[in-house]
Amino acid sequence: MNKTNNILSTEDLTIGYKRNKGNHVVGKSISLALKKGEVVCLMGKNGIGKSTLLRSITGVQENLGGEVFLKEKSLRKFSLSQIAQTISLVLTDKIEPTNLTVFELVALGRHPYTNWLGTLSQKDEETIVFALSKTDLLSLKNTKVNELSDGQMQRVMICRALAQDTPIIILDEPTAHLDIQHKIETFQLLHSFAHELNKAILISTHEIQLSLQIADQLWLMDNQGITTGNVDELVKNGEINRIFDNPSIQFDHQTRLFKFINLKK
Ligand SMILES: Nc1ncnc2c1ncn2[C@@H]1O[C@H](COP(=O)(O)OP(=O)(O)OP(=O)(O)O)[C@@H](O)[C@H]1O
Repeated sequence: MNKTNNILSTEDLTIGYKRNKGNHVVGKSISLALKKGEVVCLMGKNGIGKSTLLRSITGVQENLGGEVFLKEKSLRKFSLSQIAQTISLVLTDKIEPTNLTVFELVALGRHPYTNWLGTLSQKDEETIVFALSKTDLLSLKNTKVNELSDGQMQRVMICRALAQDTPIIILDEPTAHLDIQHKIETFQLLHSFAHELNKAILISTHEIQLSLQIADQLWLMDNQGITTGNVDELVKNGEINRIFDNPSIQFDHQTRLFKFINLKK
């Protein structure tokens, strides 16, 4: 694979978990590429391995084989601080109860750049205010994090990732707690990060209809592996059905909606 345009890529990657009696392989022979200025939506049924993949390509979890590259250099050759200056990761884990304000939590995104005391420079302050403004959180900046709703909290975590000022942002189910309006707004926001700020955005999600509207590329994960391509291509050739293993659920490429087919008729 030509890696020159890729900000992140994988080569023959095997992901999964080490166990005493043989490894639990979740995916193998995975070769993928992320580019700046693009939104990629990663989809697949529950338990197929999306979170495992995200943790594996960000160095949070050890790979069972193969290689991850940032530009043309192996991820193994990067220090933790260098990785943190390249990739922001937004996970679904609940954060520990904290007395921090929204501003202070977002400021933690500057950690890879600050000294050990966490002293903020003028550039750090400006980047935090930019992130708060872009995510429409300026009015909440002095609110205690433990007073936020789940939806507001999810926006704050996206804001922190933006404050981290990395070319890549990877998010695991960032709209899980949101109502439909906030789901749409979050997808629009992430789309603007890619298309206005030239970031590479990778989102693991179950929001199929929204993904079809905003994604530049889809990564469809099933038991056979990961199929990649642009949305129109995958819709047209029926590959989108890969995310279901139930033949009675099918994607209608004309209406771009899923329909339930009664196979007993
Ligand atoms: N810490 C772990 N140790 C061992 N196996 C794990 C661990 N976490 C997940 N798995 C297993 O790895 C497989 C993939 O899980 P993963 O959480 O990556 O799926 P997912 O696609 O993100 O699912 P969902 O859509 O439900 O969030 C599953 O079989 C799961 O049981």
